[in-house]
Amino acid sequence: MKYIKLVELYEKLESTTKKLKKIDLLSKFLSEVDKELLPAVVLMTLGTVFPGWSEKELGVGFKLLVKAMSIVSGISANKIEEKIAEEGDVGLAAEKLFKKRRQVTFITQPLTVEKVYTNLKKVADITGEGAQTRKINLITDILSLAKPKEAKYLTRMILEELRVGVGEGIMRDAIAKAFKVDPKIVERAHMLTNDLGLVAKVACEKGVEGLKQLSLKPGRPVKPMLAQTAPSIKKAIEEMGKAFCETKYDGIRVQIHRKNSEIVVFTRRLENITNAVPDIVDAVEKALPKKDFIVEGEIIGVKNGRPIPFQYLLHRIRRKYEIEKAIKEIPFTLFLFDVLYFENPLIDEKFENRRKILESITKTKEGKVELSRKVEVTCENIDDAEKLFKESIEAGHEGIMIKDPNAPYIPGIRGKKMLKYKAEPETLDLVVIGGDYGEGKRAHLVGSYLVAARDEDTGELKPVAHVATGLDDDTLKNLTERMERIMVNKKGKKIEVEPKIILEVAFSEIVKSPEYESGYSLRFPVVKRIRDDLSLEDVDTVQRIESMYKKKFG
Ligand SMILES: Nc1ncnc2c1ncn2[C@@H]1O[C@H](COP(=O)(O)OP(=O)(O)OP(=O)(O)O)[C@@H](O)[C@H]1O
Repeated sequence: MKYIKLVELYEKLESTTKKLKKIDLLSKFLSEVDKELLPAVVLMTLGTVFPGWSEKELGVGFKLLVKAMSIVSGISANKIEEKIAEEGDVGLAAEKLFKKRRQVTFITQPLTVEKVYTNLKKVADITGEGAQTRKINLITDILSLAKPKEAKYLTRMILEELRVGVGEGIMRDAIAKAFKVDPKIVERAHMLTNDLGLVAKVACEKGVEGLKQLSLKPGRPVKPMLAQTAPSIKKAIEEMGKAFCETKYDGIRVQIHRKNSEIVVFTRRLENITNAVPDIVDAVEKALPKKDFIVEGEIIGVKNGRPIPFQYLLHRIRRKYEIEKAIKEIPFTLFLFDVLYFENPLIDEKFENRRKILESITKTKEGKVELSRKVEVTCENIDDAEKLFKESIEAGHEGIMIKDPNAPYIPGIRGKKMLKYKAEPETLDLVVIGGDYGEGKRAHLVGSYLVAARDEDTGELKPVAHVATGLDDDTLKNLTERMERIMVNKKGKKIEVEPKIILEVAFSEIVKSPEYESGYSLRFPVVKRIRDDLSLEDVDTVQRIESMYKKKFG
């Protein structure tokens, strides 16, 4: 299929902000695509070439792309950077520059979707010596076949920012409409497989029955079930009737899979961290049966009997060398709290049964693998939940979880079946999309971050606030370096970056604000911590901010 056909769709998608119109356009297109090409078309329209469960990234920075554009267009890298700054968007700049390029008359072959898909997938696999050159070769290979309009989207796609306003929600609805299946079934298949390309193909080939058969597979990570905030412990338990309350540990959420003899550890953003935690792998090997399973838990670090701050945990996880030394310095304990698969999928079992199974298969060992501390509560003994909360906080943990014992495991959904209650006020997880360099001595550091929330409907990122406090100098320096690596634009002191760094932001209140595209802003925002354990989909939504605002002001 010619890439220009997909580009024509992108143009139409970009020209409307209406969700229903986008779903119409997309569903019509999907229903006409050859089924073998569906995965490529679906993923590329989401701005990627990898399914959600994959941890692969293209790893092509701004500079590398500019270099490739320069080779193909014959225009100097400086001029290209200037043009990008002027247009404020790499795609628009590429389109204009490609209109002028000298070689344009030599294009003989049309660029195809297959070629773009294959080349970009190859780009991600390149590592080691000469990686940059080989990446550039693959990119120039496709970019040189691109007409101006194609270059617009191709360059954006390479920076993983397609900007056509299609998020996973719209894509799911479009798949449902194109192949006439219930959106709920599409959603479930997506949550279980984490691969909308596969879901589209199965919906097309096998319809509802095929989608229903898609299930969990050890080895393929699944989106975790998320929690809403409880208004109060009492209210939450009264509403649930009966609840399992557990200590909320402040660590790294992990999903541990065993397939045959291999144990793999994923974070909640489905990143494979097995190599960083050999101690956990070893402990799990001893604590659980040698059968296929998927269990979930929280890893915390303990020093002198107290949990250590989250930041140190991430630091240990990211270490590539001297892992054994780090294990001695920061010993990890795993608190298991759920089982999703044990010889068979268990997500449709009620939580009460899953917990029983978890208890029956786990040989706990203090300080290594334990089960989350749990009390069973009804309206008669709410005190026990309050007591658990108090003791958890005193022991240095975050609060408690309040879970419905009758609920199935609902992947990827932040629902009412699992609640959290913390000692500290609510925060927002927001993604950095830009920043400003400081003044004087700090002129070389990005000191203020423009953070954005996600629009649930369109997947677009909408600015919410500038955050300028909460980080020490070392962290500022480190963040500045990271931002410079993912920079997509620079104008004076202002830079724009790819949406990759997520910050947890505390604030005094949410206010309405015409100044920010989200329509809201935060008073006295402070960075609480960097959330490298989260991915773009975990970023808080404008809709959540709106509902938090309304809760307060009605
Ligand atoms: N016993 C437990 N049961 C379930 N989750 C737990 C437990 N202890 C700690 N957690 C952690 O609490 C999180 C639940 O809150 P939520 O789903 O909202 O994630 P989050 O956005 O990371 O929230 P937070 O920032 O409050 O940790 C889980 O993701 C998990 O990491």
